[in-house]
Amino acid sequence: MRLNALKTNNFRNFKRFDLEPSPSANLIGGVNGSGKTSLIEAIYLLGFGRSFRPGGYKQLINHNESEFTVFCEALSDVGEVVKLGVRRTSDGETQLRLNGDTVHRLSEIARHIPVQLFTPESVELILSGPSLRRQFMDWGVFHVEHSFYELWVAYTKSLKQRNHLLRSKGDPRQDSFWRAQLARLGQDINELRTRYIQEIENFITKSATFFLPDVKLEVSLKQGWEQNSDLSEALEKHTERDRRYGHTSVGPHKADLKLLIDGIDAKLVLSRGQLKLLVASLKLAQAAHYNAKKDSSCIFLVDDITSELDEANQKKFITALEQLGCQSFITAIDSEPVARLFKQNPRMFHVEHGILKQQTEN
Ligand SMILES: Nc1ncnc2c1ncn2[C@@H]1O[C@H](COP(=O)(O)OP(=O)(O)OP(=O)(O)O)[C@@H](O)[C@H]1O
Repeated sequence: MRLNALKTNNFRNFKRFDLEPSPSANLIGGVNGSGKTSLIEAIYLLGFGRSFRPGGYKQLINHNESEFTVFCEALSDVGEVVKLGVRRTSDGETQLRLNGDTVHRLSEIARHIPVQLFTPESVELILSGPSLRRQFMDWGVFHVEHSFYELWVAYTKSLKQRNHLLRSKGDPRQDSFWRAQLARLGQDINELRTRYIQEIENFITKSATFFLPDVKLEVSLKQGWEQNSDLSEALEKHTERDRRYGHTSVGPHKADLKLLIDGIDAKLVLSRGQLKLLVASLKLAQAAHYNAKKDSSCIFLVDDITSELDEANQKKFITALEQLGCQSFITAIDSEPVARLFKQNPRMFHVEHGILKQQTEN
């Protein structure tokens, strides 16, 4: 998937911009606070339905305005054109458009725009708790297994219902109904995740070896309840405790992706720089698996590449992106030295006080 056109109105510090990106690499330069991150944030919004920065969607609306729009035209790898639009107002109204029709779920938009993001904060994927690693894993499952989203929505609804019942000390017969729902849906979610991790494992080890040749990484799924046991048994076993604490303590909502080096958690072994390289390799591996599985490519957003990687690793990262054939949007304060790392000249843009200009191609 590649973006042919990206337009925004009143998004962050941009009054409007109208970008005609290259189908391969796009480099966005500009000083601090000019709007580089905001530009890739608009693309991320289409792929995830939300921002990767804190503060809800209202922060995305230009301070002097009451709504923003983001529109893109994308071309799939088989030549199909998809037109997508998101409009959000300060009154809480959301409008989503897909090929001229109104749609109601962000997932209907997101499904078309597979986006990978690498920013200075991406290292949190390894350092913070399991929820970011679940999100990482589920991005892949969502994009390759179409049944995943419905399962996840149904599971989350049942989980809410059961937790409400546990907190209100409701009827135990109702509890066994919700446990059965959770067991059925949770087991299916776990199967999809297990298959995904088995498939992506080789991609991850290959990619990690490229960036960290001395490191032997092991990847595995911690399912969220005792390994080798049935979820319905685990839910039953923990019912007393769940009643006491008023929430469900086992299930796929507690899963984690384990990243071990010689049996030890990667975050305890690697330096900060090496952790960044590990994150880069995880994201590239996910993109490589997506490419292989879908016969299509995802879009890479990279914020502040020079602050994240040294020059040798910037070169490696860019080479990997070029080999994958991903369309990329890469920001850097000084973009000229980064441009020289590409085999094929990237399209160059410059942002100044929320005004975007394409630089002439040579
Ligand atoms: N809703 C908004 N309306 C207007 N301006 C905003 C809004 N939200 C953020 N800004 C401003 O937009 C500017 C651009 O921010 P952005 O993070 O995109 O810059 P950047 O070029 O990535 O900077 P850096 O290199 O420092 O990361 C900042 O000055 C920020 O204060």
